Amino acid sequence: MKILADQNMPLVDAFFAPLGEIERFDGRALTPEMVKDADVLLTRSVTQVNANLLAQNTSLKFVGTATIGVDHIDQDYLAERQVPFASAPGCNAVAVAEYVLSAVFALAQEQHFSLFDKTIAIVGVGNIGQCLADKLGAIGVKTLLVDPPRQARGDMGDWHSLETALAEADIITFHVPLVKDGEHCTYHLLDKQRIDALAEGKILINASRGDVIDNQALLARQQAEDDLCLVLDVWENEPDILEELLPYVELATAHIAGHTLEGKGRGTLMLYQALCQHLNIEPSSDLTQHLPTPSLTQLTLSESWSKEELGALVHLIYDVRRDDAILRAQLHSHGFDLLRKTYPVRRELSTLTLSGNNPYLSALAAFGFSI
Ligand SMILES: NC(=O)C1=CN([C@@H]2O[C@H](COP(=O)(O)OP(=O)(O)OC[C@H]3O[C@@H](n4cnc5c(N)ncnc54)[C@H](O)[C@@H]3O)[C@@H](O)[C@H]2O)C=CC1
Ligand SMILES: O=C(O)C(=O)[C@H](O)COP(=O)(O)O
Repeated sequence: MKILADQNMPLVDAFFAPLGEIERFDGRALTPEMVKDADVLLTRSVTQVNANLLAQNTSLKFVGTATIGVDHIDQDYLAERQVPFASAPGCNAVAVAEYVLSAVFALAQEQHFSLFDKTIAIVGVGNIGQCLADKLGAIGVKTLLVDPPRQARGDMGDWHSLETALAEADIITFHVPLVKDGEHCTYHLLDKQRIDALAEGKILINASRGDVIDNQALLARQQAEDDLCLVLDVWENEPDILEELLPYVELATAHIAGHTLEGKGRGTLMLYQALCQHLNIEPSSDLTQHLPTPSLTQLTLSESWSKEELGALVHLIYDVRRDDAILRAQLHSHGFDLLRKTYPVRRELSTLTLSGNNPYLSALAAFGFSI
């Protein structure tokens, strides 16, 4: 069985080698010719999987993307050809939620505010948005939840409209899928009209897809007023991003919010499990045995440790300012895609075990640390 796998997927050999012969490819350079004799195709988000790419292939038995987003996959076409398809829902939800937390704690430190006095609107309350809402709930930060599709389905929740959230929240973070049409279209969900109507000082975070926010309108607003605080992990037209916007962005990163070792590894594992199920094989591996020991594993909190010090604790494990600095220093020499390919090791909060006689420990466990 020939397994074609994106070169940026970790642990492919560890999981898939027993199932067939593996060949790796550059996700942006895959051609119909290269795919023509593949049995299994494993991609990440940068490869458009559609009729054009698969035109010469008659042997395909499985397609997987080791990502949460599926906007690069023509699922109708795969269904038409009866090619089984799997994605990795939730694989990097914790990673993206921790990216947002790292960002808001960094801004709190630099702008001298307490996160505990702020309201955070979460737009899109699926795997990522819910994970973030749970973590913020665990530490007592107020959230406003926006998810019209869930609201329409009758899901229980204290739902708010996007307009209310944009007006009332101090921080607005986007976690919607990219949907280009229909009732719940998210393409330019934050369009020029909404951007221009935002009150000064709002903190906007986008770690979903670049097209969810009109980048040109954002640039125009910042060039005129420079009064929004922006955290952008995703950009329109990646990898050729709107570089004029960079100086107006407080924290800028190269679409790496989901790139913890755990998040990327889970994506590969989920595809392996899906393929095993399709082949009716018992999966034989788990993730932890393949991950290195983190550099920091244990910490004792004294009784006097207070939640105002939580930002420093989060930044011990992951400080998004590291990735902002890398983007600004190396975008021109390396390019957006190489920054993503050579992304330094990042671990999740759960790799740090906290102990000590501190009354806040159980909240920290719900927040994501191990206890
Ligand atoms: N920056 C990064 O590294 C990463 C980005 N992503 C992006 O984040 C997106 C969200 O991921 P998940 O939470 O796993 O997806 P999900 O599918 O679990 O949740 C998305 C939620 O958004 C809601 N939604 C859809 N349209 C909406 C609208 N118009 N307004 C408000 N809510 C709406 C849905 O009802 C759903 O609850 C992915 O589709 C992907 O594009 C995902 C992982 C990593
Ligand atoms: O899961 C998703 O959706 C993402 O956006 C990934 O975290 C990033 O995907 P890649 O571009 O690394 O495939």
